[in-house]
Amino acid sequence: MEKAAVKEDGLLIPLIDFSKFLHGDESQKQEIAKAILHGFQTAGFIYLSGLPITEETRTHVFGTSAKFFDQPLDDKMAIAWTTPEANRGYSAPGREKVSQLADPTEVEALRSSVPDIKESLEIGREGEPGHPNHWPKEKDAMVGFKDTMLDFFEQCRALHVEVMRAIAVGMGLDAGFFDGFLDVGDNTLRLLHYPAVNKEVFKINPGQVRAGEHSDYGSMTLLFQDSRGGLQVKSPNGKFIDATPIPGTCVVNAGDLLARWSNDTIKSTIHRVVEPPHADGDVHPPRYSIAYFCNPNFQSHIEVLPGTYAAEEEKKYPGVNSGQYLVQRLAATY
Ligand SMILES: O=C(O)CCC(=O)C(=O)O
Ligand SMILES: [Fe+2]
Repeated sequence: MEKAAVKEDGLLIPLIDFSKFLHGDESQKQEIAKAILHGFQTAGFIYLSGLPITEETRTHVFGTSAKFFDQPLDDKMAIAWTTPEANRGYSAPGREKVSQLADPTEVEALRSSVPDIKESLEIGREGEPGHPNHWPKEKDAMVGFKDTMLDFFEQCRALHVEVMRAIAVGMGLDAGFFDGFLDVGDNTLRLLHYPAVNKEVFKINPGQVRAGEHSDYGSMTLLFQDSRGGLQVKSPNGKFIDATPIPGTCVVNAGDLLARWSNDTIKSTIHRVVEPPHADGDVHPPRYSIAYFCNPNFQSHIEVLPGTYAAEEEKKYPGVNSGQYLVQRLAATY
C-alpha cells in the first residue's frame, strides 16, 4: 500500500515510490502503475519519490534558477516572453507598491488589480524550428545556465515518458503505447520565482495570491517545489487544500489534454499558490519552484483512448491536434 501525501476534505493525493516501477519486478510494476493511474483518476495529482533525478541535480538546478532571477530586471527583460506560439522567455511580476499602501486610492487600485506575485522563465524544446529559446548571455553568473537547463529538460523529458508508460500499463495498454506520442519532447520548462512579500499584502488584498487558480493544459506537469509551501489543490468539495512540500519528491498533476485524451477518466485538477502557511516576522521569504509542462508531440492527433469508452457515443470529444489545442489555451491566458 502506498502512503498518502495529502489527505483532507475528500482529497487523497498518494505518495508513490517510482523506483519500484522503474526497477521492480513485474508485480511491483503493475502495482505502482495501478496506483499512479488511480491517483490521476481520483485526485488528478500524485507525489512521486524514488526518482531518477538526483537531489544533487535538483539542488544545482534550483541554485541556477535563483541566479537567473537575481539578475537586474533589464537583463531579464532583454529576453522577454513574446507569443503563445513561441512560449519562450521571461515574464515579469506584477509590481506592487507596498510602501505606499497608506494612500486609500492606491490601496483600492491594488485591491482591484491583484496581479500574481511571481516571475518566470519559459524554456521550450531546443532546436524547434522558428522558435529559438531566449537564453541569458553566457557571462558571469549565467555561465553554464544553458547547459544546466538543457540537461534538466532532458531528464524531465525522460521522466515524462516513464510516467506515461506507467499510465499505459495501469490502463491495460502496451507499456509503449504513448511512446510515439511523446518522443519529440515538445515540452516547456518553467522556472518560477515568487519574490519575498510583506504579509500585509495578503491582509489588505483578500484576493491576493502568488499564482491564481488554474488547471494545466498538456499531458502532465512535473512540479518541483522548494520547502516554502503555498501550493494548494482543490478538493472534490471545492476547498483548497495545502499540498505540503515533501523533500525528495516531485508533484505530478495531469493536464487538460490528458483528461480529454482519457475521456475525462483522468482529472485535471485546479490548483494555485497562496501565502505560505507559516512565516517568521513580517515578510514571507521568496519561494522557488520549477514546473515542467509535458505535452504530446505538437504534431500528434489526440483521439479518445481505447478502453475509456464502451460505445462510440460515449466518446466525449472529437480528435484534436495537440499543438493547436495548446496554443489556443495559452493564447487565452497571456
Ligand atoms: O509554483 C507552483 O508550485 C505551481 C506553479 C503552477 O501551478 C504552474 O505554473 O502551472
Ligand atoms: Fe499549474
